[in-house]
Amino acid sequence: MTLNRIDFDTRDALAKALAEAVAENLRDGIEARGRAVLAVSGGSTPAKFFARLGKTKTVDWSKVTVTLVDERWVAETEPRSNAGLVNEKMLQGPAAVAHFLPLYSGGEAPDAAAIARTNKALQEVEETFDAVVLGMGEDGHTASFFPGGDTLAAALTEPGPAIAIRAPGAGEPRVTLTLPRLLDSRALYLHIEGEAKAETLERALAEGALEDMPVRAVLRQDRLPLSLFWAP
Ligand SMILES: O=C1O[C@H](COP(=O)(O)O)[C@@H](O)[C@H](O)[C@H]1O
Repeated sequence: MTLNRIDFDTRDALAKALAEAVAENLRDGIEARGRAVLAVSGGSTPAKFFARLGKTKTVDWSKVTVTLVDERWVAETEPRSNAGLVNEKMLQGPAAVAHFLPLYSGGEAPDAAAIARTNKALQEVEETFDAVVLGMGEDGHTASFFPGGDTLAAALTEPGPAIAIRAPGAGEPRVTLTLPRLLDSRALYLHIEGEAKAETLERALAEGALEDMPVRAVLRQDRLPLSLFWAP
């Protein structure tokens, strides 16, 4: 796998550079195909990046669809909703006219019917993504590929596009795009911040079982280059 690591002095500098890189991916997609599709992570890390990207005036946001790489199975109004974060931080100002495609499709749990609804909605974006931005937890999960996930093997191999997953460290039941779906992208980023995650990354880059640190599935793939953005 080709890993391009860029270290920044500050989280603000990282957010600016990552927003510029993704905006360029979106402009390229719009120029080539008339529209662009972006899949982003949730959690706490991307807030500054989202705010920067959403303020970008050089993207025709009316031609952009934004979706998530994974979601906690909670309504968008809940504080832990990844969709809520995207809407609050990114889809404001110039980006407010972008189309947002959620993964949460309602109901108590991501049962077969709910995942079927999500997958039906995702048919709207069957093309190659223009950019995918992944995060990583200190336990070595990325998207919702958690250690001990009950459907981890399927999530890393099946076409999906979406699959339910439950894991001890995940909190709520989750829905995640599968690895094959996420790697069907023109650009792939891993955005991590802080010394603890830098140490997690070092462990993930060393030898070891993929199931122990599922981010290894991204670090070991050879389908497309991975751009790693890190700041302390
Ligand atoms: O639960 C999640 O965690 C990861 C990492 O989140 P962070 O809060 O440590 O930044 C995130 O990438 C994923 O999208 C999210 O659902």
